[in-house]
Amino acid sequence: MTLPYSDADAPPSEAHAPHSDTDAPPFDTDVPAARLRDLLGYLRAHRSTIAVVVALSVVGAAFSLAQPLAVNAVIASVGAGEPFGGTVGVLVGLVLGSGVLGAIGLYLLERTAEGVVLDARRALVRHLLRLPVREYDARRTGDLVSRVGSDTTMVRAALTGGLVDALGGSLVFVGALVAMAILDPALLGITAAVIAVAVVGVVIASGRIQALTQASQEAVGAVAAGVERALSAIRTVRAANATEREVARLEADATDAYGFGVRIARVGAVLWPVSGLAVQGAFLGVLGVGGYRVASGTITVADLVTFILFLFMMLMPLGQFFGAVTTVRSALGALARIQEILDLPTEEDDPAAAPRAATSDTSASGVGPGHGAAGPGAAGEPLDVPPSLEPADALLSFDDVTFGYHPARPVLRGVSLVVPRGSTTAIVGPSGAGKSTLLALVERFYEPDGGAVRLAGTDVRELPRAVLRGQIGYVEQEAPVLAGTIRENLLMAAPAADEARCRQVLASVNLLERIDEVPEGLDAVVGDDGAGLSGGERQRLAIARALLGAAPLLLLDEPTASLDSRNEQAMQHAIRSAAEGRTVLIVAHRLATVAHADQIVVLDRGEVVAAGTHEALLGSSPLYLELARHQLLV
Ligand SMILES: Nc1ncnc2c1ncn2[C@@H]1O[C@H](COP(=O)(O)OP(=O)(O)OP(=O)(O)O)[C@@H](O)[C@H]1O
Repeated sequence: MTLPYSDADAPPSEAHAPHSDTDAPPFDTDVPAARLRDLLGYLRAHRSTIAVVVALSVVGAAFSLAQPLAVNAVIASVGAGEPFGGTVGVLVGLVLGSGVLGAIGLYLLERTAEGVVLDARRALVRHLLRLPVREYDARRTGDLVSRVGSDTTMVRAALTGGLVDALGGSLVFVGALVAMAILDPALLGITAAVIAVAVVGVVIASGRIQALTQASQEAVGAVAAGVERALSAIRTVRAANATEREVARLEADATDAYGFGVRIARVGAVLWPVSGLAVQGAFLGVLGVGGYRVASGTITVADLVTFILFLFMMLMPLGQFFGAVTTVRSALGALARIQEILDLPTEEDDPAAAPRAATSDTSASGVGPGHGAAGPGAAGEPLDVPPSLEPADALLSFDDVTFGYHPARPVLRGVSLVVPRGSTTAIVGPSGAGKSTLLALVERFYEPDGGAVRLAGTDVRELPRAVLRGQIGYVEQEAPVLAGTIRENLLMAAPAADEARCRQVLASVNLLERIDEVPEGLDAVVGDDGAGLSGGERQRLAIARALLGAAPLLLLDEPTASLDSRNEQAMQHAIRSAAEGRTVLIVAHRLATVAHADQIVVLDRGEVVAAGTHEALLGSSPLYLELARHQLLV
């Protein structure tokens, strides 16, 4: 599937710059306004169906336009005392024909609208899951979710709400206009003057509707984000007796959305009589002046009736146009929020994070550009990297790495350490020292501000992310379990693993017995955030998942944080057996877990302050000794 718009025709920076004062939302949203051509981009993929719909409405329009002429002929025949049955038959055919064509057109239109929603959702979902990790840090999940749900449906309304109808209807409009001009130009003048005033009013007001809709959708996003926030921590909310306060916050957000909705309704309410008055005004004007002209013998009764029929025929597409202007403006308001996400660079095309050329500092190690471009490396495949200047046994190394989530606040300052191949290296240190951040840099969730992280001597920025991540098993601190079955959770990193292998890793983390207790076994369903599993079970499942991936490098972030002592021992055993033939970098608070590690690195406020074995550090590092004392290890 191609994206519904291409950068070539709408560069993000200029495509979404607010282009006029009326379009720039006067509300607290900094999302640039979307333009009609952004919306048309979504229609491009469906242009053949839309062409059919327009063609159907052209034929339908011809059928409609012919109806007053047939009526005129019937009246004339009746007046002249001639037979009129045939003409009535034609009239019935025209009415039925336009009905059938309308039904087919409506179905095709609705289908296309659903297709547009599907395209927008696909593009959004693909994009949302590929954003750089920093974007998720900065945005609220519920708001992102509401863009996939609510905003895409608003875009749908642009099509069904009259845009295509108005396109087809414009032919009826023009046809009726021509017929009216031929019948009586003076009467047409009255009609045109009244309608022109209404059109100007509607177009002006619709700009406000677009801005209000965008603000309203922002408010809906805030409600979704608030609900997500409260539900994801519902136990804490309940335990803190904070339910009422959370409800009040959400109600306030919902009231904001209501406020914008009411303001949209107010603008809409003003618009409605404007178009109604235009219709009535035009009708009364034509009736009055037309009646006078019939009385004075300037036109015939048949011509006046025909003119009025054409007038109504012209008013219908005009109503569609009024409707289309407002729904399209609303859709553009919602589209801006979709485009905002689609315009963000993904992790792959983020220029700051793109693989570097051979001119980078690693070129000294003889690493050529694109050497890892052989395609995504399956988990466990030996890493195809050329020889380097690293110590021969270094699988992973940090070379003078500096990094901060915010430029002003460095979290890591000149960290250098080497993780020898086949070893277990532990990182310990006070809370907030930057331990988890080190692991995040290995996974390339973030890029270092200075220095380099190297895998087998190659700067990780030179490896395609899929290749890099194929070499790593990662258990993050919170050990998330995805909603689904135990099996689905296990197979995430190794989709091809068989039942026997799954059971083997589950046994190695002491989880097999627990899973065999339920009749569904591996196919037992766990809820969002692993509801149905204890904290320790979740962590063991996450470790089993990483082990199943059989990657040569394991990154474990506090894997024993939620384990009781019996399971902790089982886990340590599991990790040690998993570590055989692998390299492990493990972050730990509990020193007992890692006292056996080949190397322990002590991190304090983003700096490596000591490294060595447990025994050596007890003698050489006051901070380590203090940590060990606190944990009653000495
Ligand atoms: N996504 C983030 N955005 C901004 N700041 C962050 C982010 N993650 C961590 N930090 C900050 O970076 C610093 C280091 O965090 P990190 O999680 O690496 O520490 P840690 O040593 O693993 O701590 P702990 O032992 O408590 O897990 C902390 O001050 C933290 O507030």
